[in-house]
Amino acid sequence: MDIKLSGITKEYLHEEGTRKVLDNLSLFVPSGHFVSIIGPSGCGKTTLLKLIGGFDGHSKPSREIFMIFQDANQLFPWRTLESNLSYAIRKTHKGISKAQAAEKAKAALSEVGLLEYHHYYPHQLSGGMKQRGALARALAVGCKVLLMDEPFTSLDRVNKEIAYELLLKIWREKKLTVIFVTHDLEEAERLSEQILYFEDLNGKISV
Ligand SMILES: Nc1ncnc2c1ncn2[C@@H]1O[C@H](COP(=O)(O)OP(=O)(O)OP(=O)(O)O)[C@@H](O)[C@H]1O
Repeated sequence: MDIKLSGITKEYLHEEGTRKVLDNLSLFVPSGHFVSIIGPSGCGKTTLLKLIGGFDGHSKPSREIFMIFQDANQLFPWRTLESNLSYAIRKTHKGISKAQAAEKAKAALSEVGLLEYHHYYPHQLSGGMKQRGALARALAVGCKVLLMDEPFTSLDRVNKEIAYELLLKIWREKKLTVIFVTHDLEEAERLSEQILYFEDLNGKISV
């Protein structure tokens, strides 16, 4: 699924007036590409991802676009991993039986190496496991575009490397479109096919 934005402007209202965060921003990411967006803190990267994902209150979120946040606290705390995924699957696949949803949930957990933890609640998971749980949830509902907002910042080096390998494997296998926001140039170089600098997007067509 291509992502195309053209001439987007977004302002926030503050006490001291409005602040233009996205200023005639254009972006084109072809289907199946892995692109990183780099930019200084506060420049508007999260605002951009939320807008693409439909989390800004202006457009409707699509089940094909999934956003993974830095803390990955995106699972219901009162449900186990498997129940979180089954619930998401049943919401997006009307008419699917409980047993079929459970099967699909297990398959997605297996893809991210969490099958043996299917009965864990979110608070029993490490940061890296939560990230993988969020990824499994995206896969379970058939997501086509992953929007990742500094997802690995809080992981240590070893867990980062595990997360990189897994993300790249899933990106290739599922032919996902990935837009990955980071502060870390090394990380962007390690993962993506193309690096975009946020300041270059405001006012120009990229990719
Ligand atoms: N809901 C909001 N209301 C008002 N201002 C906001 C809102 N969300 C973000 N902003 C402002 O918009 C600017 C961009 O914020 P955003 O979170 O998109 O930046 P960012 O590039 O993702 O930063 P970081 O790298 O630190 O996460 C900031 O100045 C922030 O204060």
